[in-house]
Amino acid sequence: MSTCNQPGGAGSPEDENSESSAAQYNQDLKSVLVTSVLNLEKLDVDLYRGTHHWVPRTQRLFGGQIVGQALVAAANSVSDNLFAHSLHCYFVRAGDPKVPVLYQVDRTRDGRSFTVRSVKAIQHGQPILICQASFQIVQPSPLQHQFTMPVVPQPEDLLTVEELIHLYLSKPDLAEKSRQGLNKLLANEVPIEIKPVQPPHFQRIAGAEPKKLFWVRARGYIGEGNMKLHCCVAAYVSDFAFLGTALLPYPNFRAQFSASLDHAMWFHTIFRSDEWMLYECESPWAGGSRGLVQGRLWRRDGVLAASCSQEGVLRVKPVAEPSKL
Ligand SMILES: CC(C)(COP(=O)(O)OP(=O)(O)OC[C@H]1O[C@@H](n2cnc3c(N)ncnc32)[C@H](O)[C@@H]1OP(=O)(O)O)[C@@H](O)C(=O)NCCC(=O)NCCSC(=O)CCCC(=O)O
Repeated sequence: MSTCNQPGGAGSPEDENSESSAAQYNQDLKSVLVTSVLNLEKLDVDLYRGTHHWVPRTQRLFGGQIVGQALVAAANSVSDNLFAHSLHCYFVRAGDPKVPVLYQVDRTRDGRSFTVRSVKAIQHGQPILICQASFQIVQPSPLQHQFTMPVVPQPEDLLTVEELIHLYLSKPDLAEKSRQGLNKLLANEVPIEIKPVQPPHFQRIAGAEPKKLFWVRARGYIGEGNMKLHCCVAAYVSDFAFLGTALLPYPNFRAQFSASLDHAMWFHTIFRSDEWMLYECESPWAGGSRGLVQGRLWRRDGVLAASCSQEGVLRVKPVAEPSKL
């Protein structure tokens, strides 16, 4: 652990070391997360409708999308001088990709420093997610410490998941089944860019520690200045590939049924979700058909931006041995 010269929290002046130069982005390519996914339609006071962009192969709604949209709805009901510092959610039913999701906000409490909102995400008249989010005005503190960011290669020296897949696809001895699987992955239109620190073995053969590190950012341009929005995007991003960390030690099993049960997040300081952040994920425990994962989102200048925790149901079955005949 190290003490660090953290900025004064959400809302403090933009970070000087940030990649904020708009020249790095094509500003025409606005992130679809902002133009579509997190752009909720207001139906009435504290009532919103959200639509879907990317739906996972499981054909249940992506948890990060529901959490991100719930946080947008909550944030819309608080004043501009309040910033999300934490959220706690339960996924109580699978989200149906065929219909939109309604978000109903309850203004639980407006305090002097802290304000709490409860959001229910509803489909077919029933909750699919319950979420509590807490907001705070900017308050300085002499207490400032954080862990130290792991030392890893910079994103410029690493390949994206898509580039890695193309590399694997170019291997002449690739089995047809693997080729099909990789092509399916390529067809995914995930609005997030990922650069794994240790390139994944798309066909895992050995068990690994339940830890992974990858650089991640929203695809497209968002721009600086809207910290509320960056928190909502980070909520979306933070659920991606998170629970899979708990499966890393078990190459001989594959998930038959996996879904996140809950998701919690703490936002520590300002950051930009359209700039590379290091996602450090680890799973300290699995048992009882569940797995616990914890994550830290680091700004590339080493500042801890957010922390996450999630428990998921993990029902696995042994990978079929190749026939010896
Ligand atoms: C978690 C559950 C399923 C719990 O509901 P439940 O009625 O208690 O369901 P369940 O009994 O656990 O059944 C679920 C499923 O597990 C099966 N099952 C049940 N018991 C066993 C067993 N002993 N052996 C083997 N299988 C078992 C059941 O038959 C169910 O399977 P089925 O759905 O029928 O195919 C529900 O609350 C729910 O669906 N919540 C929403 C979860 C969710 O949608 N989370 C967000 C999406 S997941 C995500 O986004 C992860 C990230 C994806 C990524 O990284 O790519």
